[in-house]
Amino acid sequence: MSRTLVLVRHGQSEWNLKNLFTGWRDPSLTEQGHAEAKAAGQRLKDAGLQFDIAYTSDLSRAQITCQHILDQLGQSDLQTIRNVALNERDYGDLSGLNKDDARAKWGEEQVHIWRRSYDVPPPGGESLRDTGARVWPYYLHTIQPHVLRGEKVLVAAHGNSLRALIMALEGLTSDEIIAQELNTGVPIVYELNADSTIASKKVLTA
Ligand SMILES: O=C(O)[C@H](O)COP(=O)(O)O
Repeated sequence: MSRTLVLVRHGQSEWNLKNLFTGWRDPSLTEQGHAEAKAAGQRLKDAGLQFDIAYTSDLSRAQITCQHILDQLGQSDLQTIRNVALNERDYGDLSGLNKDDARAKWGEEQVHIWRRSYDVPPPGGESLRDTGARVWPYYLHTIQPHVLRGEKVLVAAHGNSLRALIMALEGLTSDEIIAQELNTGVPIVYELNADSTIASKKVLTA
């Protein structure tokens, strides 16, 4: 029995392009972002994948990415569940600020800590640990049961909500997660064992 879980970060958003902290704000995809999402779908198609259910966040960039992927697979009408638990980390007071302007104001190191540390939240926002505290229970109770009964599951979400999920899934330490960067529109294909441990991981790069 195959137990397939695919995670994909949304395609480039308008605020990715403008280098703005986004978090729970809701910009759409750029032209490049639409193309990245379609290419992700094509790569999954080339890998011979078809899904039984899809999950995405409450934010447009992830939902549009999910739909592009399903369209490429000829599965436009697949049951797709949207849930706020999969939203990007809330960037709090940084939301809408330019990342370079933030570095000029607070320093390179402080901004890196806010962006990549495990447990230091940006002002008024969520740390990766806070994000994991909502993503992981949702995965465990709602998504994982589908995977373990042999369904193929797509999750289209965000850089940090997926980093939090990957950290728990792969058992990474708070030091190891710092170096994990997720590119936009690149599917990660996991096969799980019956006991929910990871049997294999494949990153479908261009
Ligand atoms: O919310 C954002 O700004 C991005 O989606 C991810 O940002 P990061 O690269 O700073 O984690």
